[in-house]
Amino acid sequence: MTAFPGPSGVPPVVGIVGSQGAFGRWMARFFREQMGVQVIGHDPAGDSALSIRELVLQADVLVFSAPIRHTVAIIDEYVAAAAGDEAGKLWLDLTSIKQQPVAAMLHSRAEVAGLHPMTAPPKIDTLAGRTMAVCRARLDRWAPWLAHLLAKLQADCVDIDPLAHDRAMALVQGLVHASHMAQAAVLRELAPAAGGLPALHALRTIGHDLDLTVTGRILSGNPAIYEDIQFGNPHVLPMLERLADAVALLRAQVAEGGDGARTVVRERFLQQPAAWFGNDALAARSHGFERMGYLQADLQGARYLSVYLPQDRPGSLRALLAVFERLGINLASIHSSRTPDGELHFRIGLETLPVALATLREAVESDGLGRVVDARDDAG
Ligand SMILES: NC(=O)C1=CN([C@@H]2O[C@H](COP(=O)(O)OP(=O)(O)OC[C@H]3O[C@@H](n4cnc5c(N)ncnc54)[C@H](O)[C@@H]3O)[C@@H](O)[C@H]2O)C=CC1
Ligand SMILES: O=C(O)C(=O)Cc1ccc(O)cc1
Repeated sequence: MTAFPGPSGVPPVVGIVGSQGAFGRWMARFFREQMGVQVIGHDPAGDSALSIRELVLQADVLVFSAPIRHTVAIIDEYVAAAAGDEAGKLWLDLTSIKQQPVAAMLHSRAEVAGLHPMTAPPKIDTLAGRTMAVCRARLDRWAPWLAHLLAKLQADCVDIDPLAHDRAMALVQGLVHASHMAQAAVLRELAPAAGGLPALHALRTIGHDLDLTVTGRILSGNPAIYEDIQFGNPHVLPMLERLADAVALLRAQVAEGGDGARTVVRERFLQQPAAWFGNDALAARSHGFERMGYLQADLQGARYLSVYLPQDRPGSLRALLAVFERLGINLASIHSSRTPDGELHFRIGLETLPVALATLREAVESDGLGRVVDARDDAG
């Protein structure tokens, strides 16, 4: 692979601050394997061969991928250690908050861009299909290399200034995380008396299932990220005040209980927001909700086969489906999906099974058409 040159005409060496962390490791692999560049790094958790000063001097591009809470202090430390020798280099960061880290990087003499991938490090090699905010704070000779990096990452990039980013993120992340963390705390208190999560799941609505999916994702992630976004984004506290006011108003009206209170709730929480969303957006969201319901039903179906297709070529899915046709098996659904390890497969929901699941499995695997990654017949 010929790596894309930096402003000096040769491919840059990339340094990662936080090289042992979740995104640091993903980026290191991305830079090596997708960009073909040399990667060095520093991380108190097991990557200390280079001192901060050595890293700053050896890296043409420095990427800060450190805990949100400590990022500004770490950048300040790097600015001090670089002592002006960072002039002509490019400094980037991946922090979920942009104003303070970008401002801190601008205290250096490097060219600066802030990045924020709107996703956990994915199981695939690029950010294809994900959004990424890009704050082009001070760019000149590195602009073409950055453009190449963004093209290689394949994210849907949104140019935005750091202030607007943080304002938006207080809603896109702060509000979503806060509401679901609150739901988690309430569920923990009240759900046991209602039979626990399994009893709630048995009575699930589409909305309960969607919310629990989000809550479960948050609770299984790195707690520091969710904590730091609440505490570190300056626009989160005013948002939380509005959220608390809204819940307090709802509670007060429900406690009051009269027709006037119902009118307040209907107007403030349903009619006025609905008018503000607008009919088109509401229709699209409502349809999206229904689609999620079909998806949930399909993915929760108790009889299915998940098949990985090793031959990534036109016609391989048709060949797989021919096996089902031959065995007289009706499909209830088919979705391309990924296993928890990130392996792409087709999840095929099945109606009645005229043959044993093992027979179907064998037929799929026998001619090397597909590899069964999961199969269940819990439908009785
Ligand atoms: N994980 C995620 O879902 C996402 C993370 N990000 C951003 O990526 C950045 C890194 O996040 P993660 O990798 O998830 O966190 P992480 O906690 O897995 O990794 C952070 C790494 O920084 C290291 N570190 C701590 N102090 C350091 C120092 N003084 N110098 C160098 N390294 C130091 C830690 O030892 C750790 O290995 C954060 O700014 C976060 O906001 C952005 C989008 C999504
Ligand atoms: O878990 C996921 O998929 C997330 O969406 C996590 C996440 C955490 C922090 C970010 O700044 C962006 C994304």
